[in-house]
Order: sequence, then C-alpha cells, then structure tokens
Amino acid sequence: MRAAMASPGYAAARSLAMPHVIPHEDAGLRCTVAVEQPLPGAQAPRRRVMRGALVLLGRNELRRPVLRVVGGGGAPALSFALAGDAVRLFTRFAGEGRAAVRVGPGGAQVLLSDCPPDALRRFLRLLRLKVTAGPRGAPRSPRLLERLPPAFAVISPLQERDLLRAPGRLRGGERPAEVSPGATGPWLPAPVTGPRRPPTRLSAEQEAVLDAVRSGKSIFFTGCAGTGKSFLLKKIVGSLPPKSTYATASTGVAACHIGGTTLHAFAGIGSGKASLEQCIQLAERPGVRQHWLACQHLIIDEISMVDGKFFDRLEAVARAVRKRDEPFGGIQLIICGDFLQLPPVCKANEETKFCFQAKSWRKCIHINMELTEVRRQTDKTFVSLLSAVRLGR
Ligand SMILES: Nc1ncnc2c1ncn2[C@@H]1O[C@H](COP(=O)(O)OP(=O)(O)OP(=O)(O)O)[C@@H](O)[C@H]1O
Repeated sequence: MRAAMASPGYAAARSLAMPHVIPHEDAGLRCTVAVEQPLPGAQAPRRRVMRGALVLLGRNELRRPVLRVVGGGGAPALSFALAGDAVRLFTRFAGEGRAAVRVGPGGAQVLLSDCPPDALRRFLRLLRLKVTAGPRGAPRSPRLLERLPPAFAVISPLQERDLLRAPGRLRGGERPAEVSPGATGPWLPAPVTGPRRPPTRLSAEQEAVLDAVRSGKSIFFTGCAGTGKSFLLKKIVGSLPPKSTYATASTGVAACHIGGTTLHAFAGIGSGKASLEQCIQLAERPGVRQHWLACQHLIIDEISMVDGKFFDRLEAVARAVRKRDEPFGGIQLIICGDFLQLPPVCKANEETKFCFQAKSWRKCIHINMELTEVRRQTDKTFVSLLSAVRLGR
C-alpha cells in the first residue's frame, strides 16, 4: 500500500483531484503522449502531443477497457475504448520508456514516451491482460469517444481470474514480450521462451529507499557489500523518466553495471581542479550544457571514490549552469555507496576528502538510509566475518 501511495500514478491522480480515478500503482502512467488519428481523405494523421500527461487504464459503463489520456492545462481528456482483438501493442522499446498502443481497427495510435521503463512494463502487462480477459466481441467500430464515458472507473488490479482467462502464454513472467510494428495476426505477442526466472522483489528496506526516491528528495543510501545497492539502483533507474535521469558512477566498471556513464563524463569539467570560472565554461560547451539542463535526477554509484572537493565543484557548477540557486541547481541526487569500501583515488601527498566531508554535502542530501540485509551470501558466520573485516576489527 505504501508503495502504491508513493507511485507516480497515484500522485498524478491525486494532483488531478479526481477521487474516483485514483489508480493503483500499475493503472496510471505519467509520460509524454502523442495521439495520432487518421483523418478520412487526409494523407497524414492528426497528431496531438501532450507532455506530462496522465494515462489511465479504466473501464467504461459497458465494462470494456478504456485508455484515458488526461493532458495538462484543463484540456479535455481523450478516451479510447479498447476494441478487443484490434488492439495492438508495440513494446520493442519499452526498456527505453517508449511504447505504442493501436487502439482499434480505425488505426488511432497512442504513442507513449519518456515513461519510467518499469512502470511502463507493468502498465502494458496490465493492459494486455485486462484486454485479453475482458468481454469478448468488441464494438463494431471502436471510436474516440466524444464525451467522457459517464462511468469511467480505474481498472482493478490484476486478479487471479484475469490470469485464468488469459491465454497460458501470458500468465506468468513480468517481461512484456515484443510485438514488432507491422506484424500481422492476432495482437497477442509471441510466447516468451526459455526458462522463466522468478520475479525479483525488493526487500522492505529496498522498497523504503525506492519510496524515498519517489518522494523527490535527494537521498544517500549505503550498506555493506552484497546488500543489493547496485541491484536497487537498477530498479531506481527503471522507475524514473529516462530523458531527465542520468545514471553515473565514479568508475567506468560501476557505471557499466547500472547502464550509465562515469560522473566525470557526465559533468564535462575534467578533474574539476581548474578554477570555478573555467569549470563553468567547460560545462557550458554544447553537448555538455544540454545534459546539465535536462538532468532532473542524477544517480551516482560508488560515491566513496568521488572526491569531496570534486563534489563541491560539481555543486557550484550545477547552480551556475542551470541558473538556479537551490543546492545542486535543483537536481535530485540519488547517491549510493559504502564509505568503508574504496576511498577517492589521489596522487601521493595529495590531500583528499570523502564526499560526506564536502562543504555542500549536508545541504544537498535530505535523507540518509542504510541497507542491512546481505543478499549475496546466506552463510551467517561468513557474513559476520565479512562485516568484521569491513569495520577493520
Ligand atoms: N531484492 C533482491 N532480490 C533478489 N536478489 C537480490 C535482491 N537484492 C540484491 N540481490 C542480489 O544480491 C547480490 C548482491 O547485490 P549487489 O551486487 O547489488 O550488492 P551491492 O550492495 O551493490 O554489493 P557491492 O557493494 O559489493 O557492489 C546480487 O546477486 C543481486 O542480484
């Protein structure tokens, strides 16, 4: 319940102040939506783009699944009755936060982009299963409804009966299978082949960290080796909008693990040892500046190896380039690492500071959390030995 309340869909629906459309975690998605509707006689479809729209999956008064798109600025919502067999999903790029839903034989398409990939996958799975399990025999001409259906209700969470009604190949597995654009035949995707891995669930303490990230506050979380810091970071990356999220780490190897880049490559200020003015100039180069401006969520893994002075320099550069006075120029920081592991790399006789000793650390980090449950080993004696070594005992 806590996770559902913290979900983007839940928050988005609350902000609409529409108590009857508060979705559970999977039924609402905040993203950019382009609606393309073919016009009779016209060569190009009519296209309408809505940024920051809320996409809801619900049912109308006939209990048929409906996809509703609520744009900003008080524009009327668009609702599409999902016409059973004519619905097609294009999910090849779901991992990059993009997908398309062709809503009926008329060819109208709802294109979703800049979605948190994990939320998008869950939404598509729910849509696929609910449409499959819903009443068969679609209305003859599925259409864009002119008026909101009087009885739009957010669709219920997946229940056992939905799974039982769905074809066997859709029942298990969290991974949405892919339908390539232009594919013919029934809209249902090909079965996922190969051994099915059990779905991985976050532990309660990992879930609490994810909730804190979703609250929008800047967070540092730590934990000894094997507590699932990198595992959780991947989940965090998957829960944030791709266009404004930058996953970085102090080293290339750590960056690879979370599918990101190094913090130095992102920042574009070299070692950061030049004067602040020079660093700002470097960060304002084309190609670097765009990243600084687009970034809303900056993830930094293996923070123990980032020098405190470099962190202070980044913080000052962020405020200057983004022209915002808030700490780190208003970027949400999601920082992870274990200060009892590797320290910052430095030359002989060079003085270094850990990041938590940086002047700007306290004003930048709002929440500190610790993961305590070791997930890599189950042998308790070995885990306590490792813990003693970590603490230098
Ligand atoms: N919730 C979970 N469910 C299943 N497996 C998990 C979970 N959390 C972590 N793991 C597994 O535990 C192992 C250790 O996780 P991970 O490498 O993320 O730890 P870490 O804290 O980053 O370790 P290190 O500090 O050594 O890099 C991995 O094999 C990971 O897949």
